[in-house]
Amino acid sequence: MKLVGLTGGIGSGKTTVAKMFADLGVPVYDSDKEAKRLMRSSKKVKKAIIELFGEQAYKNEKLNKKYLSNQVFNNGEMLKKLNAIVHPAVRKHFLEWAVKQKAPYVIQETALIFENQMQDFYDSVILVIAPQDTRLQRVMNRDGSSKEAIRARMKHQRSDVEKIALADYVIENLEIETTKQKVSAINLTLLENNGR
Ligand SMILES: CC(C)(COP(=O)(O)OP(=O)(O)OC[C@H]1O[C@@H](n2cnc3c(N)ncnc32)[C@H](O)[C@@H]1O)[C@@H](O)C(=O)NCCC(=O)NCCS
Ligand SMILES: Nc1ncnc2c1ncn2[C@@H]1O[C@H](COP(=O)(O)OP(=O)(O)OP(=O)(O)O)[C@@H](O)[C@H]1O
Repeated sequence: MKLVGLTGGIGSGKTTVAKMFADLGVPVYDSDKEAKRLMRSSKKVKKAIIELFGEQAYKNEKLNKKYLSNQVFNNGEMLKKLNAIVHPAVRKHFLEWAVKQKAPYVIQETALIFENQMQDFYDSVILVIAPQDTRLQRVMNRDGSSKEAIRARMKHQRSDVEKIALADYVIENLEIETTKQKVSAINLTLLENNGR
């Protein structure tokens, strides 16, 4: 089973691109979603989060996303600590999931690959990029976040220039149709080259 990472900064269009691969039959693992599920359902993860952030980290049994976002995206040390709880649990679950898939390769969609120096964990890494202003606008339109809140997250992500140098494939996600064509071409190459 070959492992392909799909990454990109906030609002670049990772989920949009991931869906295009899924439509072509590629199994896709959504790390943001699975991380939140584990933060709610894994006793070990939940206990560590409560020890670090207090009971307010959960509200009516649900993850208190607003509270946690305020705690971590303006405090690099706390973000590091949260990452150190969540990322190993997600990686373990991803590998358990990956071995069960019946496909030549699987995709892990995740915002943080180069930031965590995890690129060698994958057979190849696809990077989705778009100009910073476009990304800001997309996220503001999508969920009404403020510019400041989005910028606070961007500060914890590496720049596109740095990531382009490390990626195997780069998709500039501007026109949806062009992005779809790039996804089809990359899928064919990955199938022909055994995930590389
Ligand atoms: C703080 C939390 C609860 C906020 O949840 P929320 O629904 O608002 O955001 P969500 O998780 O869907 O992430 C949306 C985007 O924010 C950015 N982002 C999320 N986590 C991080 C992080 N640790 N570092 C930098 N950017 C991040 C990414 O661009 C991501 O795609 C959540 O982001 C979280 O628990 N993050 C830490 C764990 C993590 O890294 N999860 C994501 C990948 S495993
Ligand atoms: N090429 C595009 N043209 C116009 N809108 C787009 C394009 N690609 C994505 N979008 C829209 O921009 C928003 C952000 O895209 P998406 O959710 O796929 O990004 P993401 O990288 O997964 O974001 P996040 O880091 O917040 O998880 C969505 O509302 C999506 O529909």
